[in-house]
Amino acid sequence: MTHESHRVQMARSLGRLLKGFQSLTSLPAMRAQRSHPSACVPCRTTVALPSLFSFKPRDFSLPNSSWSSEMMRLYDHYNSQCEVEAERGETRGGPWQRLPSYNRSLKYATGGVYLSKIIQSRARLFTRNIREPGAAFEYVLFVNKEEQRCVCIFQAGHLLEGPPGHVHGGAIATMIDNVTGTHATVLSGPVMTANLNINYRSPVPLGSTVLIESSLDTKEGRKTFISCKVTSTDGSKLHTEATALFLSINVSHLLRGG
Ligand SMILES: CCCCCCCCCC(=O)SCCNC(=O)CCNC(=O)[C@H](O)C(C)(C)COP(=O)(O)OP(=O)(O)OC[C@H]1O[C@@H](n2cnc3c(N)ncnc32)[C@H](O)[C@@H]1OP(=O)(O)O
Repeated sequence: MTHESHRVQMARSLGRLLKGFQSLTSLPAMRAQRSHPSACVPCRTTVALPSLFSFKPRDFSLPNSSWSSEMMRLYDHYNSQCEVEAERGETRGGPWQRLPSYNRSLKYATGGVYLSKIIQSRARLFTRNIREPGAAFEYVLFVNKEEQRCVCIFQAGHLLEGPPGHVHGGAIATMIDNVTGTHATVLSGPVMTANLNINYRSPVPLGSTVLIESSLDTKEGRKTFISCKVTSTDGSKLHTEATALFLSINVSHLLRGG
């Protein structure tokens, strides 16, 4: 295979992946479970993935033993609104939908024209690359298509320490980029972060569970503007505020090296 045709093939694969991700919210098979799922992956969460995986990937957005009771309470709160009762005891989609989360996007990572096959095969999503449950980023995202907003329940593990006993500002920024970037992808398809402004208002205690809420401000051509805030779970304390600009991209942009 020539260098150019390899690049085109990878661009197509990534395009399919992002399209699949964007359409998750309209696929009934991706509905979250009503009751507590166990730590194992329910089969139906994998069916909407593009057929790029040769194995059954772990869905990291499902509960595991490290999740605090507050994390579980909020998970149940949003998960219970993913399906609602319809007529004759049947169910239909509710206002919220859980987004599954995997630790790699493609069998071979993109951007990879500069990378060796070894690095490509070992590439992992930054926020999902620590194996020990609860050690770093534990989170689950729910999207509300009608209200064009997203909520992320985030439990910050001990490896994310910055100031003593509190979460590193870079870890908070990572999660804000992650949540707003995922939200922008759902809204607009393939995007990249062009601008991220963050105001840190009060420190986030290490080990605590917080809410990261993202809402669409406006869309103008290729630009998707999003606002975000990080608060305590009861909403009484504002930890962080942010605004972000995402630009829609042609996926071949990534393969050209940006
Ligand atoms: C499914 C998986 C979900 C995973 C979620 C994780 C999300 C993580 C997201 C990321 O972290 S992405 C990684 C961090 N971002 C980057 O590395 C992006 C690096 N920058 C670029 O690649 C390019 O600068 C970019 C694609 C963002 C824009 O380049 P373009 O050549 O496409 O756009 P161009 O420079 O022509 O600008 C287009 C418009 O946007 C405006 N613009 C561009 N950059 C801007 C900026 N930084 N601030 C404000 N406006 C900006 C620009 O002025 C112009 O406005 P007008 O059309 O009105 O004239």
